[in-house]
Amino acid sequence: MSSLTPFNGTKIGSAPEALVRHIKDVGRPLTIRAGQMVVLHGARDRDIYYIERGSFEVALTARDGQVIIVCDLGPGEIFGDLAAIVEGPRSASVVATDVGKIFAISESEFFEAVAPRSELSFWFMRRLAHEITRLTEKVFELAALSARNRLHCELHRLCVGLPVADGKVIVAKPPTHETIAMRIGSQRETVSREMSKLSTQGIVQKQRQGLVVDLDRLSAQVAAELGRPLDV
Ligand SMILES: Nc1ncnc2c1ncn2[C@@H]1O[C@@H]2COP(=O)(O)O[C@H]2[C@H]1O
Repeated sequence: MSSLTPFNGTKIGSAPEALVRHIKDVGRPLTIRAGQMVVLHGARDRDIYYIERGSFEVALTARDGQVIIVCDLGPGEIFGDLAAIVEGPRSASVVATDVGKIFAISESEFFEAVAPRSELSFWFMRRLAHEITRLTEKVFELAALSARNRLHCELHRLCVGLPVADGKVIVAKPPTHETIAMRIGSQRETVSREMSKLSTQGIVQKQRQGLVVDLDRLSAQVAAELGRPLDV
């Protein structure tokens, strides 16, 4: 899952070694092309997937066609587990944003590995708890913050884990304004307008290396808007 914090030197979302070995032993390798939909919102299939390479978006599409990106997934993470847990339909679509390689495993093969091993069950639980916490923050932002302030929070998240020099961070491959809009439940035009304002204020600067963000100033702004520091 996205927005990860370290756990024993690894990310919470990254599947433990023992589980990865099992998935690779019994799973089916699949080559994925950019734009391929691996999981369809509402479908009744139940396979669970491990990402070896590539990047994926978990997304929902509104009736008017607006796409809401719930989170981004990358190598080491799994997806497609929720339908199996609740024995229901797929909770969202999962679409590749790049070429990739994944392994598919049946729900029974997955849970046969996880259920008897407490360290794997605990990892699974902890990962879900982390996601609930992340979504709680998102719900708060959607209900309590303007699109402008949500953009500031999202920009702040893009900077997490990147090296800071002189209070500044370089986001090498920043998402497009359209993608940011889909993540914060807004419109591309709004994101573009607010990015221009941030640029005028010197908080972001588009440079050859990427987007340079003045993290000190952005953090202070986000903390003022939220009334507390952003817990990413
Ligand atoms: N909020 C979320 N955070 C992370 N992953 C999610 C979220 N919602 C759905 N997914 C993933 O997207 C998958 C869609 O199919 P499933 O419901 O089987 O399982 C889901 C999860 O693996």
